[in-house]
Order: sequence, then structure tokens, then C-alpha cells
Amino acid sequence: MSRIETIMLTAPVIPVLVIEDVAHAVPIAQALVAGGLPVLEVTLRTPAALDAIRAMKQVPGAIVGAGTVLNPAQLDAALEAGSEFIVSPGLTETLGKAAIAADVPFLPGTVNAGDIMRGLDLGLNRFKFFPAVASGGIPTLSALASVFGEARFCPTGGISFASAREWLALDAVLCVGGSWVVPKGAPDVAAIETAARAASGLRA
Ligand SMILES: O=C(O)C(=O)C[C@H](O)[C@H](O)COP(=O)(O)O
Repeated sequence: MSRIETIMLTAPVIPVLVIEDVAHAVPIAQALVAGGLPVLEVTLRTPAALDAIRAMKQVPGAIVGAGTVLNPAQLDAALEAGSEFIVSPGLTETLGKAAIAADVPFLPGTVNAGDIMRGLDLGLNRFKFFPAVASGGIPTLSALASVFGEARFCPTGGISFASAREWLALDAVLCVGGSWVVPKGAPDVAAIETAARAASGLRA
């Protein structure tokens, strides 16, 4: 099993995190790990993101990756901060080659057959499907999966606790991503742990 597949199968949900204040990083990571969601995607969309990755890596059990990685410069910054995996919203050949050269588990975004074919050409077959709901949802992913039998996906974008189970029931889906587990703002750690515990039971 590839390292990215191992990460995708660690928990049914990868929480997509937008950390505004690095002081929130450790309490959020601790609450998610305690609730059974140890795989954490910290989006590089805030100035605090790289320091948040560094801080969260100190939390026992946390597997911390960077999301919204758009280019090799951001890849380098994410790796320098200690990211254990990399997620991108789309797949460029430039970023794909850089991630492969860095030998880091990589989950690039795809949304259509051309994206997936570009990934397969690079030797990749584990993908994010983004934006999942806006791109046609389960019917679209099912149609793509029927053509690309070796590809497996982490649908992300528009997925909720209520809809996650339906996605996870697809053979081509190893996990889903979503921001619902951790609302923006100052963390309510008890609520995050409760939401994580519910999400961690979704694959059953
Ligand atoms: O930044 C990225 O790379 C993304 O993944 C975009 C969104 O943050 C996720 O798609 C989460 O979407 P929601 O769960 O619908 O909020």
C-alpha cells in the first residue's frame, strides 16, 4: 500500500483546517486526535498556516499535512514546516513532478478525466476530487471511477456529516475531506472532539 493510501485509510474524514491564529493549532489538533481524526489538513490560506503545522506536529498521534498547496515554492515551504503529506486543489505537471521528486505523500485535486489522466501519466492514482458537490457529486465521481479502475479518491468540497456516509459507501472513495468538523474562529474543543468522534465512526 502506498503511503498516501495508508494516510487516506487512517480515518474516514480528513478535517480541512483554516487556522487564523497559531494559538488555536494545538488545542484543535488535540481535540481532533482525541476524537479519532488524526489526519489533519492545514490549508496554506492563512499567514498562520506554516507555524500551525509546526505546532500541530508536536501533538502525539497527529499526522499533519498541508492543503491548498499550489506550486513548488509552497511545496518547499510546507515540507520545511514538517508536512507529512501534501494536498492540492488541482493538478499541474509542475507541482506533481516536484511532489514526486520530494518523495512526499501527495493528494492532488482532480475533477475530470483529463485531470486523472495527467495524474496517471505522472504515476499517481490517489486523488482528491474537488470541488466534489459542485462538480456533480456522486454521479460524476461514479462515472469517472468506472473508467479509471485503479484510481481512488478523497472527495472534498460541499460534503457534510449528513452526506459523508453516502460518499464513503463508494468503492472508489477511501476517505472524504471537509471543513465541518472545525468551524472557523476560536475553537470550542469539546464541540470539535464530539464532531470528530461522530465523523470517525462514519466508515462503519
Ligand atoms: O483549500 C483547499 O484546498 C480546499 O480543499 C478547499 C476547501 O476548503 C475544502 O474543499 C473544504 O470544503 P468544505 O468542506 O465544503 O468547506
